[in-house]
Amino acid sequence: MNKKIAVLPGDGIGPEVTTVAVNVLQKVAEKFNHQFTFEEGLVGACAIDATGNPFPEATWQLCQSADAILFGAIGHPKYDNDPTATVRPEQGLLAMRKALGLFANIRPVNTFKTLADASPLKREIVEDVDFVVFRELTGGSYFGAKGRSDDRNSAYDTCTYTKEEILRITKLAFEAAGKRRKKVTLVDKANVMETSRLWREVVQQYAGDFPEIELELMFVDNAAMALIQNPRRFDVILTENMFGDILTDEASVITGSLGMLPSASVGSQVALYEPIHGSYPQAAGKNIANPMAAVLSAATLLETSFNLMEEGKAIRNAVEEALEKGFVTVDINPSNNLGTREVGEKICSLI
Ligand SMILES: NC(=O)c1ccc[n+]([C@@H]2O[C@H](COP(=O)([O-])OP(=O)(O)OC[C@H]3O[C@@H](n4cnc5c(N)ncnc54)[C@H](O)[C@@H]3O)[C@@H](O)[C@H]2O)c1
Ligand SMILES: CC(C)[C@H](C(=O)O)[C@@H](O)C(=O)O
Ligand SMILES: [Mg+2]
Repeated sequence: MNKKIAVLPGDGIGPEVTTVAVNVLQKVAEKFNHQFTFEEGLVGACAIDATGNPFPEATWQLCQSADAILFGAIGHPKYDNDPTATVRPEQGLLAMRKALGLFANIRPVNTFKTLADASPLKREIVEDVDFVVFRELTGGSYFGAKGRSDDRNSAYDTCTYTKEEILRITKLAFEAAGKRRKKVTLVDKANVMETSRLWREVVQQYAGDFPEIELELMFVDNAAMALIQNPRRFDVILTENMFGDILTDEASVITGSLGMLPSASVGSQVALYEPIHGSYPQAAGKNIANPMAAVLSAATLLETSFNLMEEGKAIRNAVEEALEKGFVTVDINPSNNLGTREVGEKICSLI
């Protein structure tokens, strides 16, 4: 198979973890006789430094010409610590998601057997957890009108959703549930927010046509608790943009590290694969970041965009074996001295 993959390393640890993921994809290409070409583009703080624009035109062109996109992470403390900056790295990520129509961010959360003791939660809570979050990605307060009053003493972020935006991700979530344990939990704040009541209306109506799938309705505050109290109760979680962002960082604690969680951002055009973590600036250039979320995102890319199931499985098996053999970064085992690169090399050698 001949495919072009756009690689957007971004900022902080982004370049280190995407380098590992690309090496892993190259190893797969050799082993299974494929030709993957990789072309790099700028996004985030590095793109602002180079062009003044966090999502430059050249990156947009590159994304459109690619068969799939592998993204690292964006963000830099100089913007995080300056709330007055008007051009920001995160705008690049959001503009890219919007421009590519990536309305669903799919974030699987499952416990690796060997990592059941790596979580601060008790083994009996995290064992056999297996759920997937369908996070709406191009709507809600991230994209609604925002601004300041004329005297700049008040600010607003507007949360809006249309029925169509809710319905298209609902369809994906129900389709996934149909192939899993047949349960969808809609997480919202319908006791307070009008947008959440629209979500309930649309999702309940859609669920009427799928009696074999159980629909559970849960407020987000309760869900935040249930996620760490009894995470096995979840199969498919369907939720709006910001709730999905927050709950999945929380859910990463179940797996032992934020550095373990991959994701797929899909829509109508080319799909993008991204670890759920950020640019972890404290670790940038130190060779300590966990590359597994990026590597598992690469596996998801092969399976989802190229239908290369065996190849994806080869990567997943290599990650599992690396975990079993203790080839992990310090976030998983604080007494380990393997770095990002070394863990990457071990994973490659296991493919
Ligand atoms: N998708 C993205 O690009 C994305 C996601 C989240 C945050 N951000 C940006 O990243 C910057 C830093 O944000 P933050 O500190 O809140 O979140 P972060 O995800 O970068 O880091 C939070 C913590 O998670 C852990 N962590 C994250 N990735 C890890 C990895 N690969 N290996 C081991 N440990 C890891 C570290 O303990 C770290 O302190 C900000 O500028 C933020 O806007 C970007
Ligand atoms: C950096 C930020 C805009 C982004 C988000 O909130 O979507 C991040 O937290 C993520 O989870 O990808
Ligand atoms: Mg996030």
